[in-house]
Amino acid sequence: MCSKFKNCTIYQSFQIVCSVCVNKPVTCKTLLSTYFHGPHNFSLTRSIDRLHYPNLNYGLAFSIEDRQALGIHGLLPPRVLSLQEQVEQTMKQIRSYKTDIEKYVYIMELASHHEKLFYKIIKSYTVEMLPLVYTPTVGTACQMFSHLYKSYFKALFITIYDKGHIYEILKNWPVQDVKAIVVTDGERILGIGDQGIDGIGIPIGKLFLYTALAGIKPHFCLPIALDFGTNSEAKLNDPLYLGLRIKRTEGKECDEFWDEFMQSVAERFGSTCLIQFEDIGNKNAFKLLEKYQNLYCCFNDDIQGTSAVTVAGLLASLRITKKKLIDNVIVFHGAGEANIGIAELCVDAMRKEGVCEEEARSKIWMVDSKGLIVKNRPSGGITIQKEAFAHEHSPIESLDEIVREIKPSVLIGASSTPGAFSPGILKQMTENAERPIIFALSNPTSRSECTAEDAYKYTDGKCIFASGSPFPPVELNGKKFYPAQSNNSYCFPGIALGILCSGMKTVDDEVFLVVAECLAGLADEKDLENGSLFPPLDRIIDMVSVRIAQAVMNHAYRKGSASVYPEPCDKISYIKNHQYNTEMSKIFPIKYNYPC
Ligand SMILES: O=C([O-])CC(=O)C(=O)O
Ligand SMILES: [Mg+2]
Repeated sequence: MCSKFKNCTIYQSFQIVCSVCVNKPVTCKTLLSTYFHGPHNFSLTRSIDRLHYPNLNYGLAFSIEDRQALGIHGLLPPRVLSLQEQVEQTMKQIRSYKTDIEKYVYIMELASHHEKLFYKIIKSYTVEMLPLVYTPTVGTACQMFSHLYKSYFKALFITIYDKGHIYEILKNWPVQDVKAIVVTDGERILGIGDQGIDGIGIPIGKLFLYTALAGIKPHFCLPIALDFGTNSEAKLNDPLYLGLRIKRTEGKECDEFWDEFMQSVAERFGSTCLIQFEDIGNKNAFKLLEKYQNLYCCFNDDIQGTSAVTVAGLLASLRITKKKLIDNVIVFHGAGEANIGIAELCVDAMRKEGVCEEEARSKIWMVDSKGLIVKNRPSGGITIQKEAFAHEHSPIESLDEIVREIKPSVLIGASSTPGAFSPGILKQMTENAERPIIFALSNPTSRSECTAEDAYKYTDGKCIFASGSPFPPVELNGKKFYPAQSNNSYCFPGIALGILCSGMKTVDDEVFLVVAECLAGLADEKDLENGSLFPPLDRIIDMVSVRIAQAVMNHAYRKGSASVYPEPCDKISYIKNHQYNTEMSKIFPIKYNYPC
């Protein structure tokens, strides 16, 4: 197709003639590019496409006049329903399903044929819809993905056998202007382990939130599963599993594959195409981040996104306890990506309060499956990341004893061990601090270290609580508590929006402290009083993501990592002008006023 396609004349709603290669027939490739999202770069639209392509379809909202002008009159029932009316009608249908997974399947199908309605529903019913398109339901969806699979799940799958051809496969994705990729190797999906390519539900869900919570245009987004095989016996033995039924490829071959993938993305979509690493196994997650952070535009959501939201939660808690972070002792239960990332960002936040790194680290203790991480631990198993928090102390195995002995005022769980915060531990926390901070971050809900109800109950309503997956409000002694949801979804959409709007070339660690500080300031006094450390979910799109994006942009221009110039002077307006709009645009906007 002619690269100067922009110089075109549109004759009728379905005809396009390029002024450079006049009358050249439209190629298959052009038609192919409309397959997933419909045409974006030009008006190659046949009337019937208005019903077929998810980004052009307004369903029953086409007016009678539009239907006639487009030649689709009669193809829809006669009633015209505005998008808002369709939202209400669709919500009734969603609510009529009994199980969340049935709702999920219905919603995914909706997303594949009526994009505006899908996003408008999430925008209008964020609190109800997020647990369905995201955690916890997406966890169940990943466990069942191969069994649920339908061709309307749009994503790219690249296997280890495609090594040497990754660029060609990226070229097969029919949309040209991809600006953000969420990629997983499926090895550590939420807290439910290796799901192989079935983990693709996570990149799909995360990118839905890019649009739903930050207004990043859907066609900029590309979900990818890399198939290295899987070590899940259940998947390997499942005849319906749709990924490669081989054990995970590791070592040099895997490293080379990742190198090729990163280079190919930059070549295909440009060096500012953002790559969000998601739910990658511990070993590779740290390695990839270290290797690529200064070379490509990328970040790891589980290490860095989770750290930003959790440190924001801690900083917001300090607004309640009126203390500094350094005045606290923090015990982390679980020493994987999430907790290591949070711990490192806590060190940065404490240093900003004016102490040296050594003093900051001395306030942080880590616990893994073998117990307290101490120097020269006889049971061993201390990686470089854990070593940075290993202190001189005698080894202790049980969390009960650790909480009694170390006396943390903050207890953070990201260990995927449900029930790890026992009633005894929760009670002990009230001995350690007047207002103990207890974050049970493991996802989905079934993996949470304790429930919100138990946290409030066993601390007599004294704790400041947050969880990774949502819990309903809790009533205790006549008071209602609204548990905070400390999930990276509060910040990764806004971070991505800021990165895209400034065209960041690389994403440095400081970004995440900037984001944490920004988010910590967004909850108002009433939110804090209710127990919630963050603004309500339904304020994410209009307020939280835009403010986070602004903070990221300011940082990018200060650091010289932005590539969009000139720097926009009014960043909020700039950001808003680039956001996806869930309202209908006029179909025939041009009116000729001259006399016939
Ligand atoms: O997806 C979520 O809910 C949060 C997250 O990144 C994880 O648990 O891996
Ligand atoms: Mg994750």
